[in-house]
Amino acid sequence: MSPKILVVTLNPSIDTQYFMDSPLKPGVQRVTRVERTAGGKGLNVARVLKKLGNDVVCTGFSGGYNGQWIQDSLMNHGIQQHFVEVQGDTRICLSFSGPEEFQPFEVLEAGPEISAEEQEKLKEVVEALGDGMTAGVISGSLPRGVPHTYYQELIQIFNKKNVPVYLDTSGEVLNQSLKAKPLFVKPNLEELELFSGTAIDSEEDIIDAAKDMMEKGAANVLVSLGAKGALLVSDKEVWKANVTPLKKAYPVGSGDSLLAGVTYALSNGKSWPEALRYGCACGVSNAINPQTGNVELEQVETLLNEIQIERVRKEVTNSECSRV
Ligand SMILES: Nc1ncnc2c1ncn2[C@@H]1O[C@H](COP(=O)(O)OP(=O)(O)OP(=O)(O)O)[C@@H](O)[C@H]1O
Ligand SMILES: O=P(O)(O)OC[C@@]1(O)O[C@H](CO)[C@@H](O)[C@@H]1O
Repeated sequence: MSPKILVVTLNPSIDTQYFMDSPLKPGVQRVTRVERTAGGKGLNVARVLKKLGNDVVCTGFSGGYNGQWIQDSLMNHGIQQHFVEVQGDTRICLSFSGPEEFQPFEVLEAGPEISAEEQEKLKEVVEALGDGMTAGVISGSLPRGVPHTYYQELIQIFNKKNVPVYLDTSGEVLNQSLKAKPLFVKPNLEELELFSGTAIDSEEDIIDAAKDMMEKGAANVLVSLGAKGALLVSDKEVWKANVTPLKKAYPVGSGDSLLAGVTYALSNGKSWPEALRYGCACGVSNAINPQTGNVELEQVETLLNEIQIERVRKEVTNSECSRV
């Protein structure tokens, strides 16, 4: 039976990507192309998981016309969904990309206010759908009104059902969520620095901060490093993935694609280093393609052969790493 994965996205968005001829500057500018996708981190994960062949169910809060647009889009991708309808309007997030020298940037709305009653309904949905799931993915920011401890409560619901949780969030929400001991946490470097409260300058620093995150409750930590690949820190081993840096990248959603690839691989019985390889292939494929949260399967297959995975032990120097 194929793995079944419940993806929780509390703060979905219509991701609107503007392609520009030149960097933004004051005054009127016109876009050359616009792409809209059902986003918010979890929905990118869900789309990639589905493309990789997993059975995926999405839940979260959905409101107004934007929420309906997202539900229609997921339906067109054949993704099952059980959203809690809310009073407020689901948000829109903008990203801008252009020529090579133009660094992409994003403008994110906070999301609607969610009432206590709506929050309770979502817990009931997770309670009801969690049974029989191979894994749960919880990803992204919280909309307004939702307490920092909310993910912690959702993880506890999954824990009671022995469903492993893959988590991607940051700041105080992450700190609180760690207390419920998720299986897997995926910070990027910026999020890891926020967690540790210091600048991170070396691989050793990354491993130390990830170990600290594990002491606070994460069973495994995957640190995504953009064009520098990713580091997977578990209690016994540390693995590093090296990717070929892209000259022109569309990185929005690459972290979500990485998380989808790892979740897919581990849910299908692959080893940690293979899961890391799979995740990075998905991250790079997303960064090659202009569409947010999209991978191309043939490209992923090719990339799997190009990504180098090496075992790193904290105690040893880099020259003592072993390749697999
Ligand atoms: N410029 C790039 N060149 C090659 N690979 C990339 C590039 N950017 C991202 N990747 C791949 O995607 C993975 C995730 O990227 P990144 O660390 O930027 O995630 P992120 O910051 O969580 O992104 P987001 O929050 O937008 O989803 C990397 O580990 C790498 O495999
Ligand atoms: O506000 P969040 O949920 O942290 O991030 C939202 C977001 O930037 O993340 C995705 C890229 O990872 C986009 O789909 C979306 O716009």
